[in-house]
Amino acid sequence: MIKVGLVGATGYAGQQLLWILNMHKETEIKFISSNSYEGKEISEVYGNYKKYFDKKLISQEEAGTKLDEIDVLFMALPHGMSEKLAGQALKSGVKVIDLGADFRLDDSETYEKWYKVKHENPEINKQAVYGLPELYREKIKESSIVAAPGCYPTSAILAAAPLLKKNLVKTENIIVDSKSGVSGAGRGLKTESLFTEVNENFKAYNLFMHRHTPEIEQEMGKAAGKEAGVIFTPHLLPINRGILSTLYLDMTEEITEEEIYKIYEEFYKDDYFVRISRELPEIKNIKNTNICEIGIRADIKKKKIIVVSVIDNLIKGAGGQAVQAMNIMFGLPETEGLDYLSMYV
Ligand SMILES: NC(=O)C1=CN([C@@H]2O[C@H](COP(=O)(O)OP(=O)(O)OC[C@H]3O[C@@H](n4cnc5c(N)ncnc54)[C@H](OP(=O)(O)O)[C@@H]3O)[C@@H](O)[C@H]2O)C=CC1
Ligand SMILES: CC(=O)N[C@@H](CCC(=O)OP(=O)(O)O)C(=O)O
Repeated sequence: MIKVGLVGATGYAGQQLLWILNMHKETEIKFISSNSYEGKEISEVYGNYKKYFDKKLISQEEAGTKLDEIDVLFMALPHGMSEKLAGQALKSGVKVIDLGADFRLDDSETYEKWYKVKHENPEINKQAVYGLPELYREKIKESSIVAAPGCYPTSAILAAAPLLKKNLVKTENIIVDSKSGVSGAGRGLKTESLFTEVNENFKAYNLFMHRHTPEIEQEMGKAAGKEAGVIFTPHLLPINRGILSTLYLDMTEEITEEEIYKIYEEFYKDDYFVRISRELPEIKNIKNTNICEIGIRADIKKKKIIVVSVIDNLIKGAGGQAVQAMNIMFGLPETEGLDYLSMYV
């Protein structure tokens, strides 16, 4: 059994991860932590856990004293809070999987610029592997610390990678137009997340300044082997979970839609969690699953390719992807604990 600890278990990402870990056949949950519910049972915070799983929430400080009990530490904290405990865990020989943004950017200066937080120990960031299994499976296998990708970046990078790797699209101005459900904003109280603000509404936010921009640019640039410029426009959808991203790409040479489909099918042929679809993807087809579904349309005359991708932000965009990485790190089948019952309506 893999012994796991989870800090930030009471956030939206953490509670989803905990549910998956509890269903996983090869994991034993040793501790879970919270900032404001210390001493409470998880089922007192999330009623869906009643009768399925219970454990008392401990503080983050106490979690730090229990590292000798675990093989892997999952962290689902607000950004800027993972470095110290991650460092302690690594020193104790514990593997780390961080769901936040603290170790996703290769360059500490870029991280500081976008997140306004300084890496106190940049060596930890240097060790971290970007935890997108479809692109970095071999590196994840060997790593001690994995930075699980952001939810929006997961949908965008998987949608563009096959074209970027073959240099079939220009990289200067890739448009990523994304829509997310409200759970992407976390469980903390904010006026913008109130029912009355979100319900029957639809809006764009953080144009040209969303923190996921450098992450998408970094990974698209690596896939293309040259710098990538991304125009990322996120929107808030009045639904609980799910992301739909539409990418607008300029062809570098004439290529048909059928040829592009063949490239995607070949690229992802060994990736259980990526589904290439002839129909345009819809959120309801992947909700509650670890699947990223991708659909493509191309117009040779306009020299444009439009790629649409959908994920469940809390699963492929967070807890599911983190467990996929854990399975790889510990030599388990990648799908272990991640075969979901998808509910269409
Ligand atoms: N929501 C999503 O779709 C995704 C989230 N992520 C990332 O996962 C991490 C957690 O996100 P999410 O679950 O949405 O966030 P939430 O706000 O819902 O949860 C934050 C978690 O961190 C705990 N925490 C510990 N210290 C603090 C503190 N000082 N202030 C506030 N919270 C604290 C909270 O404890 P308590 O409950 O006791 O307050 C809670 O368990 C973030 O880094 C986020 O960017 C990544 C991908 C997708
Ligand atoms: C809808 C919504 O508010 N989404 C969040 C996504 C942030 C998130 O989850 O952050 P990481 O994936 O980087 O951890 C936002 O736009 O800030």
